Amino acid sequence: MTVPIVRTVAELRKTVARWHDEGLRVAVVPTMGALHEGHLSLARTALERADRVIVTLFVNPKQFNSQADLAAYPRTEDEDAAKLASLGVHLLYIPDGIEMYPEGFATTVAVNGLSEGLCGAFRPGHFEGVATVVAKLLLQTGADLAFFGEKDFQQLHVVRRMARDLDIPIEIVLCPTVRESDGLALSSRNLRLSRSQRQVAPKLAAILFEAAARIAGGAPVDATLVEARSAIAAAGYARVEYLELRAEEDLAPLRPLDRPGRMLAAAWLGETRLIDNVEVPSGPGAITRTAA
Ligand SMILES: Nc1ncnc2c1ncn2[C@@H]1O[C@H](COP(=O)(O)OP(=O)(O)OP(=O)(O)O)[C@@H](O)[C@H]1O
Ligand SMILES: CC(C)(CO)[C@@H](O)C(=O)[O-]
Ligand code: BAL
Repeated sequence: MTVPIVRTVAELRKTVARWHDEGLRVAVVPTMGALHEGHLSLARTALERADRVIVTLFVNPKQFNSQADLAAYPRTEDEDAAKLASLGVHLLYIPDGIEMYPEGFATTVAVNGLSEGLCGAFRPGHFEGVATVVAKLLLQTGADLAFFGEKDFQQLHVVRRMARDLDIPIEIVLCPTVRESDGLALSSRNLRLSRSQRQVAPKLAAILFEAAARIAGGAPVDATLVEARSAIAAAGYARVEYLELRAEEDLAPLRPLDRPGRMLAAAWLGETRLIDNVEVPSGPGAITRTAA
């Protein structure tokens, strides 16, 4: 089984126009490739919700604030295409750098407020790069639905706001984080972990789930965050960039927990930066999922 691949905006538009003429609902799943079960779960959900599913593969240079990170990003196009073909995805869109950013390209999409803080504070220009490329992908595909993972929670907020502000007529759909059996959130960057780092990695999720449960149960927020931060460092993470409690709905700082929250973290294991987040329910009877 194979999946058709288009590499130009013109070919992509022609295919989508034909589908729309036939009255079909079209979904897009933007990715940077090196596909794992997290990406595939987005594609499966898209296949349930739409008649035609496009997966995009583009390692977007504009969202990398480190050349080393960009150079090390895994590229596995043939394997990716085989995985998507076996799912029944209808089209792969794989533009090259010139197709996406032709000579003279001069536009940046910036989502103020939501792009600041959390990952935005440590990856300058990252969310401008994401907002710019996702705006282009949504407009190039003309899709009716777009699927994003909860693992990149701030990104999801940035994309949702951007689509709303630019009047792009598309529904942004949020999909839950897929985890390994030991709780580690799937990420292409997990491939860079050594064997011993891989053993330490799931402790981030375990500590987040435990702290979230304690806060949901009434423990003081700031003291619990301080303890959790120390626990992440003690578990073997070299550096905790941030660990914060924010409102689920708009990412505003949340004190007290008077509406549903999210605990979000980024931390380094050697040269690899991992992110994760978990929900923090509020109100009586709030129950938090566990990592297992
Ligand atoms: N574990 C996961 N569960 C659900 N969705 C995921 C997961 N990991 C990534 N995604 C989603 O897949 C889409 C493409 O993500 P991306 O290609 O950056 O993969 P990634 O594994 O997150 O890579 P990276 O290591 O760069 O963060 C995004 O919407 C992202 O949120
Ligand atoms: C949304 C995205 C494909 C834009 O390059 C990327 O940020 C990602 O893979 O999450
Ligand atoms: N998952 C977000 C892509 C990035 O880290 O650049």
